[in-house]
Amino acid sequence: MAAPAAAPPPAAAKAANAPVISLANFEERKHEIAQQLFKAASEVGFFYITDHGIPQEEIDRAFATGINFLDREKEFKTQWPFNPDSYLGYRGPDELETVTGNRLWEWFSVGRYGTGGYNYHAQQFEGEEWPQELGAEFRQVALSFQERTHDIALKILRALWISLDRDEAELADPFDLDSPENPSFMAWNKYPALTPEQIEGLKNGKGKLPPRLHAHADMDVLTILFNRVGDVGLEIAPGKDSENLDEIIEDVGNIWNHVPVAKEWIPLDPRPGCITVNVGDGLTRWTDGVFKSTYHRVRAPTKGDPTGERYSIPYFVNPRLNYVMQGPEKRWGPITGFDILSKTGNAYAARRNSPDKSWQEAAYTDEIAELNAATAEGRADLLAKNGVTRKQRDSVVGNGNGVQASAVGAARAAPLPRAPHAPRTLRRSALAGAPLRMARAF
Ligand SMILES: O=C(O)CCC(=O)C(=O)O
Ligand SMILES: [Fe+2]
Repeated sequence: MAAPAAAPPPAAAKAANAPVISLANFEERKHEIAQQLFKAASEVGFFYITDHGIPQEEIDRAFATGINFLDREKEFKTQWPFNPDSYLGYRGPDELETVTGNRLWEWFSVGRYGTGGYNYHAQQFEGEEWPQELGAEFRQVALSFQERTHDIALKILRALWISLDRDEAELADPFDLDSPENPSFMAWNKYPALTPEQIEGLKNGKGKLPPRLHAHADMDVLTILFNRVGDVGLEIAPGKDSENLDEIIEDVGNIWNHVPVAKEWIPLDPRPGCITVNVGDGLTRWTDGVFKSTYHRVRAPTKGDPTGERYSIPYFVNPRLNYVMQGPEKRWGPITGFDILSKTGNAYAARRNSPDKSWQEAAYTDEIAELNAATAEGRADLLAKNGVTRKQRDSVVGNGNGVQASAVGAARAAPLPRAPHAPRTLRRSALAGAPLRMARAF
């Protein structure tokens, strides 16, 4: 008879092990920084950066600027609707709820060209669209903050390249901030304050809320994330330590189709003076899997947590649209900056054929079942209202294989609603030969 399985260690016993890495005196210290970053990016996929050079007032101004947009009424915000090929624009809870049942999150993103749509036939952005109503300051702050953050990203990428014995000079072209093909962009996430009923539910232990931002992996190359001290909730699920994937992945077929949930989530709270940085799927591909794109989520507040709004600013770094990325070992096929980002690019197909699923799979587990039970009814109603059956969604998103882009595909094929974050299938039995669920969700 088989011995009973050993009880897993309690989540609290695990430390995220995300190191704090200083960028001070970068040019002199870059080889030392490279070593530290290599370890963090290959083992955890998340790390904190300090001595990054952006004064706190600038970060505060960037938050205030986005909040000034996101706290306005829906009719104002929806003038800049989300474009799934550029990933720019506003996404609100009405739209997100249709697909995920989640009303606890909204988002607005801008690139170097405002929220301008991207025309993938012409391979160019379609002009500038900034919310002029917010004044010139909005545009100026968004541009200067992106510039500052881009500098940090480039330093990190250069050091990571050094750590791989790759030529750091190789990065200047793909990450040229001023290139008309530069698709890197910043976003503001807003997680609304809890309602009085939700607060009451927390107090009496009866209200179970879904995550504010469900489990996902970013599909970009690198994400530089600004969070405010005290704003708890970000959690990561590094998967490489799991030994028995069969036991931690459950077939929970559900209409999020694919949002995985890990058994163990490790908090990654903001640290004073630090930025949180994570590897995206693009970098995993580009390094033949050396650097790990790790699942993360923003959990709902629990008893004792702040219940007000939570905001964050991710800056998603991608190479220019026509730049072709491939790892030296060619483990995955080549993809362009555009592919990585867009629903019409090739990354979706490339990911489907990926040979390696282990890293991401290991981050999956079964908590989604609870979530389903909590909201299944509401979601089913909404889907029915939109004339969407699960089968339809699957056929559009390619069996939920993953990339956020595929979710967005569902969004675009009218009358299907837009999906927010990368969908994926958890059907364990189908995993052999199944796509790598490198899927972002930004
Ligand atoms: O708000 C956070 O802390 C995380 C945001 C995030 O993961 C994302 O926007 O991709
Ligand atoms: Fe993320």
